[in-house]
Amino acid sequence: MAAERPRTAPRLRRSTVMQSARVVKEKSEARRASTRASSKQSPLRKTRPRTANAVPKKTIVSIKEEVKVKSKSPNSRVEWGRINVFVRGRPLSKTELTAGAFDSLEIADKNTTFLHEFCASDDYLRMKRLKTRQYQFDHVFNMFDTQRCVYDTTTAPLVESVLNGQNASCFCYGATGTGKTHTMLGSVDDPGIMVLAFQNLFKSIEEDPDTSVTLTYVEIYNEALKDLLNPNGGDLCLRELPGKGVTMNGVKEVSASSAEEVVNLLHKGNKHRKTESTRCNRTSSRSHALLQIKVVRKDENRTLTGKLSLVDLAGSERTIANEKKSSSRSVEGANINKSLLSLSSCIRALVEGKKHIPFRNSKLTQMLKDSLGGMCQTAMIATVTPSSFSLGETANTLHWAERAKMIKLPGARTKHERIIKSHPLASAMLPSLREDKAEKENRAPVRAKKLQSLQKKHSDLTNKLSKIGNTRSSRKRLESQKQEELEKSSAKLGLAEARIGELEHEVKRLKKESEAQKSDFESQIEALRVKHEEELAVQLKEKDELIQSLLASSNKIETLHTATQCAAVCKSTANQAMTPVFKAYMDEKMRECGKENSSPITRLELPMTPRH
Ligand SMILES: Nc1ncnc2c1ncn2[C@@H]1O[C@H](COP(=O)(O)OP(=O)(O)OP(=O)(O)O)[C@@H](O)[C@H]1O
Repeated sequence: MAAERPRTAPRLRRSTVMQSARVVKEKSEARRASTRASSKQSPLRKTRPRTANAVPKKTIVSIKEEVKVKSKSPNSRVEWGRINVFVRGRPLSKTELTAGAFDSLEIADKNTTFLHEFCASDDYLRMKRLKTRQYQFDHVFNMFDTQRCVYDTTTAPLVESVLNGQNASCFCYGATGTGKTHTMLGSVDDPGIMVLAFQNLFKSIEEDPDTSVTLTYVEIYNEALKDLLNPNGGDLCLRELPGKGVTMNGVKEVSASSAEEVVNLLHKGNKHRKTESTRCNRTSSRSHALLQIKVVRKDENRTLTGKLSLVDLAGSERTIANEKKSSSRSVEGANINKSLLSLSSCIRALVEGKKHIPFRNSKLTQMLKDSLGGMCQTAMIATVTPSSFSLGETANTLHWAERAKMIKLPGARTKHERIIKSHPLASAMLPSLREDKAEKENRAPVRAKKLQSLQKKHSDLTNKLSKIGNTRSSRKRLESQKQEELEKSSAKLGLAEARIGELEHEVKRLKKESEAQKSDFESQIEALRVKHEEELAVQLKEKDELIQSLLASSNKIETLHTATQCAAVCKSTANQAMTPVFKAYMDEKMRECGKENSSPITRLELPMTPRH
């Protein structure tokens, strides 16, 4: 099909775009000029002070002190009821600051806020009538509260309820440029409730593959319902089905599996959303946007279906005299204001407990029917600017927000109720009983959730206690075992010490004995040594004597030998007659020798035997 298009088409389209862009530019310039002119002529501007010094601070301070005393429950925690109303004040914008606006919003505590009136220092008549209004809400956020803080307080409990199969809704209400889209959608760097809710949701069902998440994203523009995820799909129609509530016919339900996927879808849808530059906001939403998230979850044998509706309403804009507007802008503004007006009427009717609630007056109230009048937990965030120039709008927003807090459940009258109505006392008690019942019913899911979490905590604590008990008993057992071992080892130690004492004693005794023995041995050795030396001396003496005697004997033998030789010489040479004399002489000499030394000499065999 695309190939069959004429080649001139792109040129034509570009020229058309250029032309329309030029027209838009001219229109916006004209609008800016007219706004500038009208703001200069505005009587409001003339009466407003330009600087803080122009306002007598004394007047304001005294009023603040007077009303502060009335503050009821400071810093109380958010207790969830049927409709919880929150207020978020944004910081003063650059435009407001340069125009000389004051911060007229004072947040006294987490529940209380004051709205102070200002006037010029020379406006003496008004100065006397300056008012400070006090408002009480479930929670008031200041300009420093982060998106995460706002989400955690307002929507996180709703996400939990949706996961438990309940319906919940959160919507932002306020004048244009007060931060509804900032709170609901935010930016890429600072995501708002819609994105944070998805992140939270997907984190909660991370480990639950059976849970399915589908979403629809629609806008109500000029009382026509459009699908932002299917922009070419035409207008949608609303149907009210028994048991199902208000449904959108032909809406595209997209299933999502991750927060990133949803962010992409939201950005895609927002591109088709109607926005325009207004006096108070450069990118003002000219339509109400509704994001519905359906969560189907399996819990044991039940299938739980919960629905979370997140609504970013278009901002109401005050029409300023002499402000020129294109016819389309006027229609747009009128439709926005009409739908917001019908929202106010519904809130009023619900607060007053009227039988008929005009939900059908606008598409917006039809869509919010469940959130405001059905069995649905709702958070309403009223966004306001602290600018003293927008005092009227801020007061209006805070007034309706405070009224919404008083909404009660409208109940269809049953047969029993009709009987009760006929009894005066019962009928007198009925409203308060109904209120009580409604409150209890509203709190039931939160209480059930609390109970669940308390039961879980209880079981966790019991487990922990039993574990602690187990560890205590095992520790006791171990301690007693150790004690026993210690006692045993100390007994062993005593025995060992006694044995050591005995052994030491024995060692001492043995030492003494050995020393005595040693001294004994030493004395014996000494005695032996002395004896041995004596014996040795005797032996030496004997040997010396023997040597002496031997020497003497050898001398005698020598003498005898000499004598023998002499005798032989005598015999041979001359005197044969002398031989018997000589023999006798020799014998005598022999005898003498035998007397002097008997033993060795007797053994001696004298070689000198006479040869004759
Ligand atoms: N809490 C805040 N902190 C900082 N800036 C904020 C805050 N709230 C809003 N703003 C800024 O104020 C401007 C207007 O905000 P936003 O577009 O959200 O207003 P709006 O109420 O949605 O207006 P409209 O109804 O016209 O769409 C934006 O530039 C936004 O960044």
